[in-house]
Amino acid sequence: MSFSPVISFDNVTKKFPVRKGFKTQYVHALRNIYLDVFPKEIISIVGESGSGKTTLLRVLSRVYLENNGSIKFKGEIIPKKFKRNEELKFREQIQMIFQDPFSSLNPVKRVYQILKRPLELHKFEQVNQRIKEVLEEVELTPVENFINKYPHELSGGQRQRVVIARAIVTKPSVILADEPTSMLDVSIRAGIMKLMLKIRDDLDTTYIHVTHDLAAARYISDRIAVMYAGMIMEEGTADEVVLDPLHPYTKLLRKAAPDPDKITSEKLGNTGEVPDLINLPKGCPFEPRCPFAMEKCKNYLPQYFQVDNRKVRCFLYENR
Ligand SMILES: Nc1ncnc2c1ncn2[C@@H]1O[C@H](COP(=O)(O)OP(=O)(O)OP(=O)(O)O)[C@@H](O)[C@H]1O
Repeated sequence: MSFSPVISFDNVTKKFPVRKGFKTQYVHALRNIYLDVFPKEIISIVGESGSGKTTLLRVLSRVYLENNGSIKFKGEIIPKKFKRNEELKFREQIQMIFQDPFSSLNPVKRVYQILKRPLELHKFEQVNQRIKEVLEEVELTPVENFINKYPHELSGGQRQRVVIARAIVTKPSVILADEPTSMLDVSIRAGIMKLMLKIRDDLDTTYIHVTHDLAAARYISDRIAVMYAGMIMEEGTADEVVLDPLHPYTKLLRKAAPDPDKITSEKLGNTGEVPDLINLPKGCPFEPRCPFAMEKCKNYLPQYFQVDNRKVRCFLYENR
């Protein structure tokens, strides 16, 4: 693995204004995010609903703009406003795979047209050759059986393969995958995850993968970052985080996903109250639910503490 990150979040914060009567309040969706993602790495962002996972991908892909901090792509700060042509180049390099393969494909376009569009937009040559190659890469073969199909003529798993083909057709260096298997039948999830791994090996793609499924995250990733209330609470290799969680919140997630050896697990068990992202506590956002909470957790926000190669935002690790 190279030591220059391909993506680098530096103290990124994102808040959304919400009107409450005459008052404007803020939902603190991302708080002080520091995250480096290295070439060819698969990093999973894991957390419960509302922890900020999708917002993190959307800020990176410029659907939203951060309020503070900055994000670098290949060492350059991603501008808040792109110059002409800059945006096209950026979009060619960073592609998204969404949760729902049903709504993310245009129902009136055939597979051929769906794949041709990004190639035209990014001015690729030898379009037909590239479409054939990419369908082979996602294992929709023989290609002739799929190229003229409409999305409704395909199964859920085949549609997600078309979504993946569209994402990789312009040979991006980074793919942002937002719960790419959660809407698929359990029986076909493993096939899609294996395909993502094969694409990484064949095309040297870097992935940021968002999921609430710890078992899936362990199966697919090199590293895992655990999010809670808009913050990354723990970051380490996939095996370390899942098999030996350090942060009390990761321990809770691990308990709610009892079989980390499976490729995917069903929905998380109950992990208790979700935090209020408008009225943030002064200290650690997990303090009200934490069985190990100390007095100072109420009043101070923990910074990252290094434990071997891992980073943990928890005062339990302050003096290690
Ligand atoms: N456009 C928006 N306006 C206001 N609040 C928003 C907006 N987008 C997200 N939020 C809020 O920000 C917080 C984080 O949301 P986000 O969708 O990033 O979480 P998530 O971890 O991806 O959850 P899920 O797994 O349910 O998709 C939530 O409280 C959400 O309601």
